[in-house]
Parts: sequence; structure tokens; C-alpha cells
Amino acid sequence: MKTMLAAPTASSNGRPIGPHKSWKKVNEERKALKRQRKQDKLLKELQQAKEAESQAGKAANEVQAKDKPNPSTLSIAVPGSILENAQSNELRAYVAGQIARAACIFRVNEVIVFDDVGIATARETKRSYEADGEGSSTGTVRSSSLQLARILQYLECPQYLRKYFFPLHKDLKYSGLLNPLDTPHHLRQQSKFRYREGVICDKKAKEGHSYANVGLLNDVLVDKAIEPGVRVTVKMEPQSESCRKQRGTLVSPDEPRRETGVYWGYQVRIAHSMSEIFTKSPYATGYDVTVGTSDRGTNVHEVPNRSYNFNHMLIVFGGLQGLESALANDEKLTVDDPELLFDHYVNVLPRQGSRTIRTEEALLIALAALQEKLQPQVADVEIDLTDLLPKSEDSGIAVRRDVLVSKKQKKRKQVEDTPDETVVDEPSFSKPLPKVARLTANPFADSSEELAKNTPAQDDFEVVSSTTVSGTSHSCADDDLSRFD
Ligand SMILES: C[S@@+](CC[C@H](N)C(=O)[O-])C[C@H]1O[C@@H](n2cnc3c(N)ncnc32)[C@H](O)[C@@H]1O
Repeated sequence: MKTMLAAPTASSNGRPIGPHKSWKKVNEERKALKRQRKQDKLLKELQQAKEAESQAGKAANEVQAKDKPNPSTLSIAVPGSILENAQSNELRAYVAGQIARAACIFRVNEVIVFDDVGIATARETKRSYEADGEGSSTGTVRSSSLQLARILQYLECPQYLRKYFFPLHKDLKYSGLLNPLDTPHHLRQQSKFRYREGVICDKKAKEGHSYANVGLLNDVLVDKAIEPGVRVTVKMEPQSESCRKQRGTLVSPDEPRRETGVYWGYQVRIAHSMSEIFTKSPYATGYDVTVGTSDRGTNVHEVPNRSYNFNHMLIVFGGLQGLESALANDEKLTVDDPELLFDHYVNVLPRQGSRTIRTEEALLIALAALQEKLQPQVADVEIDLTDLLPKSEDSGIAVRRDVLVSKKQKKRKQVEDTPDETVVDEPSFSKPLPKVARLTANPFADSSEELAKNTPAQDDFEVVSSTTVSGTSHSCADDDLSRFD
């Protein structure tokens, strides 16, 4: 059978171009083209359906998130004056570090630093930039309270964000030497977790979006246009194969804990007096169970287990003179017995072997002793996250120490092997080990050489304000300490 030849394709001037094609071939090509178009259409429809599904999922999640109550919270109050008893600046910082460590170990959600002294000399205070809301405050804050609050905030902030929120400040001079908190929200670059803390970058993004630095190699495109410098919590979207850009959604800082049960750090607030601990609570309903601690309190062993049924629990610690003196120094509180101020007044170590337990020690003892007395109304969800979050043996610290040991051992071995020769480090050893350097060096030193030359203790620098964006970023109205400088 003869094959029919299709009409030759013509150029614009009517002349035929290219070889003649058979009708069969033309038909096949047309069919292939049609098939291709059909496939493209199907793919497009599939993609649209997927997008609609993800949008619906997002909306459903939002509704669910709104309905789901936040887990019950635990707050502690400590007087800033405890730093005044420390013998040196290094020890002041260390005491602050102990408070931060205890708060994280026991999953405390709020740390209140309060003034238990009241009257202070000008040297003992810092002037506030903001007038008090009630107009009754002197507009000052005790320096020790401010330093304690500042160090607590610094340690709580993930390392990769500190340079944005904590410029050089004498209060933070020794903070780089303090033990890290190693909390789950201090994620390493290689850690894969659904949520990350970040800061909005000063980088142009498409309409209605912005970029956030969440401690990864590349910035993440987030779904809201927000001014640079704001601290945010980002829910990471699963990375799609078609798009290399990592995307994320801004969420409330409560969401990681509410959705995963993971401890997501603490908030810090300053109370100018003991009464402000109670009156300035960030929780709409205030604290529903309050505990005062003292060696004059009720024996903790007499408190039945799970008897403290709470939604917002508060445990208050005194300073050198205890809560009695803190109460006496408060002009607004009229009761003179602290036992009357709290729902419970407990002695957490009835047979103590030292005449006095220091506040930073009492914190650990009390939080451990009270653990089994607590009955949160909304418990944390329990999800097995062992694959997602590194345990301490995976943390950089162990690696760093190993590196240091092996380096020392290797060097010693080299000396033994070559007694008469000068020891020359292997090239790999002469390379800087960034993790080792970060552990010991001033945390600000690596940001610029210029900064490292400064003597932070002598200069008073301002702390960069991290403004609040409702619902999505951290509430900083109360905890932004820059106004006190
Ligand atoms: C140096 S002590 C103050 C001494 C004082 N005798 C007292 O306990 O009230 C500082 C703080 O540690 C806590 N503390 C010390 N010993 C305690 C105990 N046995 N039980 C509960 N809290 C204690 C209290 O919060 C106290 O205000």
C-alpha cells in the first residue's frame, strides 16, 4: 500500500520548506501533541487540587489551633537582689546562669525577676525610658534585677539569634562563659524540626512576604510582610522537590509547645515590687495556684501528691532575708505574714544540713520536691521526638570536648615520638575549630574583629528592641529591656 504524502509545510513566502511528511506521521505527531496537552492539563489540575487541599489543611489547622487550649504553665519569681550578694562580676553572671538552668531543667514557662528591696540608691538603679502605666512608678529598675533579667533573656535566645538582639553590654560580659541551656528550641543547623525561632531579615521579598533567618544556611520565605529585626516563630513547610526555596509560616510562640509538647523556653518579666508579681501577670485570669517558699513553711512531705491542680502555677522565692522581708518592703501589700499571701507556704527541705539554703539552690530543691505535687489542668501532648531532637550526647559540647582531648593526646604523642624535634601541628589542627572557639570565646567576638577589641565592661550599649507583632512574634512589650538603659 502506498503511503499518502502530506502537503509540504510552507514558509511565509509560500515556498515549501523541509521534506514532505506522511499523513501517518502528521497524525501521530498531532496525537502525541494532544496526549501531551491532556497530560499537562491533568498535571495542572492535580497541582491545583493539591494546593486547595493544603490550603484547606492550613485553615483546618488554624481552626484547630484556635480551639486547642495551651498547656498549663509554670512561673517562678526570684528577686534580682540575689546577684548583689555575689562576690565578683563573674559570680553574679554565674548565679544568673544557675537560675536559667534550673528554669529550663524544670520546664518553667515564665521567670519573673522582682525587686524585694524597694528603696534603692541611685547607684543601685537604672532609669527607665518609659513611664509606668499607672504613673506611680519612679521610672527606675534595680540594676541587679535588670542584669538578672538580661542574662536570663540572653541565655534563652538561640545562639544564632543573639547577635541581632543582644549587642555588647557590660551586664552580659561573662554570659558567653555560662553553661548553655541546651533546650530543644536551640536547634543546630543540621537539626530537622517542624518549628524554628528566627528573626526577620532586611531583605526584599515578594509582596506580602518576608525572609527570616532561622539558623539555617539559607533564609526562609515566610507568609507575612513584617519589619526587619522582629523575633518570630516559624513553622517550616516540608521542602518540595520542585522548589529549592525553603518556605515557612509565622506562628504564635506558644504553638511549638502546644502542638508537639516540646519545651520552648521561658518568657522573662520584671516586677518592680512583690505585688507586681501578681498584678502584672501575662495570663488573663492571673495565677490560680500560688506557692511561697520558706524554711518556716509547711513540710513539703505533708503535701499530698497531685494536690496542686493548676492552670497557671506560680512559685515565689525570697532573697537573702527571705519572703518576710520582701513583703515588709512592699508598700502596696498590707498583710505582714507571707503565709497569708500565698495559697501554700512550703518548706521544701525540712532537714537541711546548712543553716541557710541560697535562693539558687532552693530553686532546684523546690522544683524537684514539688514535681509530684503538681496536677496541670492541660497536660503537654506527648510525642516521641527522639529522632527529631538531639539528646545531650549529640550536642556540640561532647564533640568539642572530645576534639580537645584528642588534640591534646595527639600533641602529647607527637612530643613523645619526636623528643628532639619541634612539634608541628598537623594541618587539620592548625585550622580553626569554630565550635571550640565559640565555647570559650566572648560570644560577641566572632561577629567582627572591631567589636572584639572593645572592652564591653566599660561601655554601656543599648539592647536592640524586638518589637511585637500580634500573635506571631514574641511578646516584647514587657520584656524588652532596652528601655531601662
Ligand atoms: C537565703 S534563703 C532565706 C532564708 C530564710 N530563712 C527563709 O527561708 O525564708 C532564700 C530563699 O531560699 C528559699 N529557701 C531557703 N530554704 C528553704 C526551705 N527550707 N524551704 C523552702 N524554701 C527555702 C526561700 O525562697 C528563701 O526566701
